[in-house]
Amino acid sequence: MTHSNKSSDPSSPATTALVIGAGQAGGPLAGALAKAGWQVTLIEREHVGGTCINEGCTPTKAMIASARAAHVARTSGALGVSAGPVQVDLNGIVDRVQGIVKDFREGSRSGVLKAGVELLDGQARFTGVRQVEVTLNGGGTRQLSADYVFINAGASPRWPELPGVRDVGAMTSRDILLLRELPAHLLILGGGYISLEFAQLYARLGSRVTVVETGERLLPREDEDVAAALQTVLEDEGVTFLLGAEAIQTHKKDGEIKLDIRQGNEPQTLTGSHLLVAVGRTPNTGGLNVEATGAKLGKHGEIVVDQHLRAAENVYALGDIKGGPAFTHISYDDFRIVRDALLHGKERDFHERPVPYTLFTDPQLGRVGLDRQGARKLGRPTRIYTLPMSSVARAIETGETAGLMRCVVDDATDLLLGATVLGSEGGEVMSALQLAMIGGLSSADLRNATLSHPTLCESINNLFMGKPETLSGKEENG
Ligand SMILES: Cc1cc2nc3c(=O)[nH]c(=O)nc-3n(C[C@H](O)[C@H](O)[C@H](O)COP(=O)(O)OP(=O)(O)OC[C@H]3O[C@@H](n4cnc5c(N)ncnc54)[C@H](O)[C@@H]3O)c2cc1C
Ligand SMILES: NC(=O)c1ccc[n+]([C@@H]2O[C@H](COP(=O)([O-])OP(=O)(O)OC[C@H]3O[C@@H](n4cnc5c(N)ncnc54)[C@H](O)[C@@H]3O)[C@@H](O)[C@H]2O)c1
Repeated sequence: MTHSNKSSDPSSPATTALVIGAGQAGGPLAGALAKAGWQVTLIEREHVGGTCINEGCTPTKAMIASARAAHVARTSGALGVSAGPVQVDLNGIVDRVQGIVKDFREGSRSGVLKAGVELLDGQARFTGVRQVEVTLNGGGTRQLSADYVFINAGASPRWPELPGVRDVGAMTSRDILLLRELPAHLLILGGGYISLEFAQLYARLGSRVTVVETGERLLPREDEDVAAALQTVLEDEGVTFLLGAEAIQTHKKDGEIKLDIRQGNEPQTLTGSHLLVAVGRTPNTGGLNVEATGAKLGKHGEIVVDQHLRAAENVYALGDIKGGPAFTHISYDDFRIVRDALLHGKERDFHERPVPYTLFTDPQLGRVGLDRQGARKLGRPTRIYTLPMSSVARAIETGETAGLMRCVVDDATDLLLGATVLGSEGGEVMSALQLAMIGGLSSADLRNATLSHPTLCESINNLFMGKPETLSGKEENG
């Protein structure tokens, strides 16, 4: 199904569109449609730019840079440089981070306005098929309807069902970014992406950190040795992990947070100064009433879409609100899919795209495609190449030898099926391998490529020079 832009015919009125949520898809899509002559209204209840810019990727990665500076100063003795006692100014860090957020936010806002989009500051709710009521932040309501509606309303931190959690002043990933006192002891519920980035960050800034995770191991989607290696690094930096642990209740006593947990059959009470909840995120469909426009919700509250991101006739859902991998580049690619279908008549099935991601711990964990556990389920002969970072010349030179590079190769075609890089700049090295996948390079091409010395990527040569582990493709059955 393709669509034409009615506005290309000057005698017909412009196609109208409502975009709900100015996240990583909504803002760019509103701008692209407006530039193509559509009449576009973008409704945003808080800040243009959404989670990524305001309370996600941008502030966390800016803050991680400060934590790394503290770590490098503290550990520089190993490189023969003494930096003296490290002082952390959390106020200064938060001010710098929020300054970057403000610049990005203002840039995003002026971008959509310059594109000719009507921007409404308010909260949208469906009242009928492609009909929306907007409760304006400045007071009053507006009733709107359009030829097309695009929903990019994102997700919010999920609160665990833990008695007392709201009363003890627990923080979400939003709140902790504005904290101006360094926690003496930060308790974190959940051991996923958000938890691990904040755990290392605060340990490096000087807090004691304890992570309580229900799973028996960290990062179950990752290869076991990779998750274990990362856990060891974080433990060496002072983070305590309580795995297979269930939080029972929490309360405050003498100004401190008491968290009762059970690990195995062992009950214990943790005492902390602050509690961060990082147990996943929930799609923002709660008050949206999407059923009124003919869309359906899945069992986690996500909007159900077809392979082209359509939720109902001329209604699309993009980004985190549709469930699945929740990353900025995925939401942005959803924008490309919808733009190309509507403006250029080119349809693409979103299930077919790769889903790369990077966990911004130090070392970073960059991942794309199959890892070893994925290869075991593939049912095809594969070769798995692994190179410890302790064998990477550049990593030895900089003193960052934790982790490994891993690549899964299809035995029949010699093409790359996936890459895992836990190491210094792991996201960058993984991206180099992903580009090789996109370009259809074989492991022989990469083994023999002339790469600049001594870069981390040069060791891609060495990765494919080692003896691979071979999988017959029958592992899961036998
Ligand atoms: C702490 C943290 C760190 C992260 N780090 C990374 C990272 O390093 N890399 C990465 O790729 N991803 C990261 N993510 C995930 C990433 O931020 C999201 O996947 C990304 O922002 C995509 O969001 P989105 O476009 O779906 O919607 P969002 O960016 O969440 O935008 C949705 C917008 O809709 C608005 N809205 C909601 N409901 C309504 C309504 N009814 N009416 C009007 N407006 C509404 C909201 O105010 C919001 O602005 C991180 C997330 C968090 C929380
Ligand atoms: N670098 C990045 O790309 C990045 C960084 C941060 C967040 N994100 C995105 O944000 C999403 C949400 O992150 P998240 O860390 O909140 O979720 P997550 O799904 O990654 O991890 C949540 C963890 O909490 C555990 N858990 C659930 N309930 C619990 C409970 N009651 N007690 C203890 N543990 C519990 C789960 O087992 C899981 O390990 C991620 O999935 C990711 O898509 C990405």
